[in-house]
Order: sequence, then structure tokens, then C-alpha cells
Amino acid sequence: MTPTTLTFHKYQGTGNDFVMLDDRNRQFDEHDSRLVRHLCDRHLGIGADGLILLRSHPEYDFEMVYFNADGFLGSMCGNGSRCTVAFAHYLGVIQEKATFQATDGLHEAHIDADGLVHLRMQDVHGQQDVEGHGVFLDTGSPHLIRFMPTSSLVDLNVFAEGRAIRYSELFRDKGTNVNFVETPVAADQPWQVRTYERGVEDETMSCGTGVTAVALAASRRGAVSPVHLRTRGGDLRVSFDARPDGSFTSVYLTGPAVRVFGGAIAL
Ligand SMILES: N[C@H](CCC[C@H](N)C(=O)O)C(=O)O
Repeated sequence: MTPTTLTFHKYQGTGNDFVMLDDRNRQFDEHDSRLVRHLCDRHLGIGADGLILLRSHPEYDFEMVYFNADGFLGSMCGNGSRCTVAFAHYLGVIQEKATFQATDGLHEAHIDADGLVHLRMQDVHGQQDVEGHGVFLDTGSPHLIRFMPTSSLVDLNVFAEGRAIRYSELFRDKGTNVNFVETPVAADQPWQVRTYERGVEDETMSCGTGVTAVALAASRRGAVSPVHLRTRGGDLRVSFDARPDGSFTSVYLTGPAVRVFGGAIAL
């Protein structure tokens, strides 16, 4: 029987916002990209950068299935993962610790006494310099990093600049997320990041896999773990161990994850 309303929860992590569905009984049709797009529509639906299904998993606490606002399955989502951990806690699926499956494999996470979610990312193997573009890293999602001159980020047209790179010949087929970064002028200041997201095809307030990629790329430019990053939607922290071979292990993304509201939408 087709339900006439769909119960949802709305979460945000540093302003990267998600429609969250309790899909433990696997009722949601993950091929219904039209419905996902509709639910993420800020005018006609609920409005979000993406939609996430929390599903039961035979071995781990849960599985996270992430869709971009364009309606299609995305790759790993760092802010969305932190929100899903908070949602699992809200539902009583976990206490403070979680293990869960995402598109890039197993993750572990915990919620600290301040409510911040610490999320372990996959190890990252290397980074490539992309001639004329910047540095490319895969932190579960593809990220291009472009380091910018001091004070240039505030007036940057991230939509136009990011879009031009994302649809350039090099990235057109698979797409990429694009992060613009300002190096802090003093060591106690945060690295500032603005991100154009593939699949949302717009600037978002924050991108978790993006700031993770930025922190790792910044470690080649003097940043020391834990790295403090500032997005338009708030602050995040990334810690890691850098290996001599250029890879990174024990990579953690830490930041807030907030339930904003819940409701039911007519279908
Ligand atoms: N906002 C997400 C990234 C989503 C990646 C998505 N845009 C894709 O490339 O499929 C994050 O916090 O990590």
C-alpha cells in the first residue's frame, strides 16, 4: 500500500542540511530519484542539500544511504554522517558510540559530552597536483582544493567559479566537489573554506568530506593536526596521522549535528 504521508526529520551539520528518514524497515524506494529531488526542493518540498536513509545493518549499528539534492545516490558525506549518528542516537538505535556502513565502507563514530560528533573517515592515500586547478584528494568523495590569496574568499563567486571547474573537460564526466581555501594569517586562526558541491550543483554552507580534504592538503602547507576549519555554517575540526608515504590514517572529522525539526509531508 502506498502511504499518503511521509514522516521525516530535518538535520543540519554546520549548515549542510539533510532530510533524514527512518528507513529501518526498507520501505523507501532508493531508485525514486524524482521523489528524492522533490523532498529536497526548497520551494516545493522540505528543502535540503541531500536526503539520507538510516537503514538497519546485519553487522553494524546501521547503514547510511546518502542522496544528493539532484535525486541520485552520492558518494560519502561527512556532515551527513555526523547527522545520521545524531539521528541514530535520537531514535535509540545507539548510545554514544556507533559503527555504520556508508558507501565507502565501515565507519566508527562517537558523540561527546558537548554533543559534538567525532567521525572516523577512511584512510586517505595520497593527493595529486592538478595542473592549473589545484590539489585533488578523495576522502570518500572527490575534492579539488584551490588555495586562494588572503581576503579573496569573501567576495568570491563560488557558484560560478566552482561550476566552471566542475564542468571543465577534466571533471565533466564524473564531476568533482570544489573547495576554495584561505590560509590563515596567524597559526591560531582557522582555515576558511567555501565549497561548490557536485550533485547539489551549488555552493553549500559546509562540506564535511571537503574540509577533511582541505585539512589533509593543508598539512603539506604547514597545518598541524588537529586542523581548525571555518565554513560559512560554522567550525569543524579534522585530526589525522600523516604517514611517511604521504597517506593519512586515524582521520577524524569533528563537529555539531543538530535536529532542526520533524514533520510529515503529503505525497
Ligand atoms: N556534503 C557532503 C559531501 C557530499 C558529496 C557529494 N556532493 C558528492 O560528491 O556526491 C559532506 O559533508 O561531505
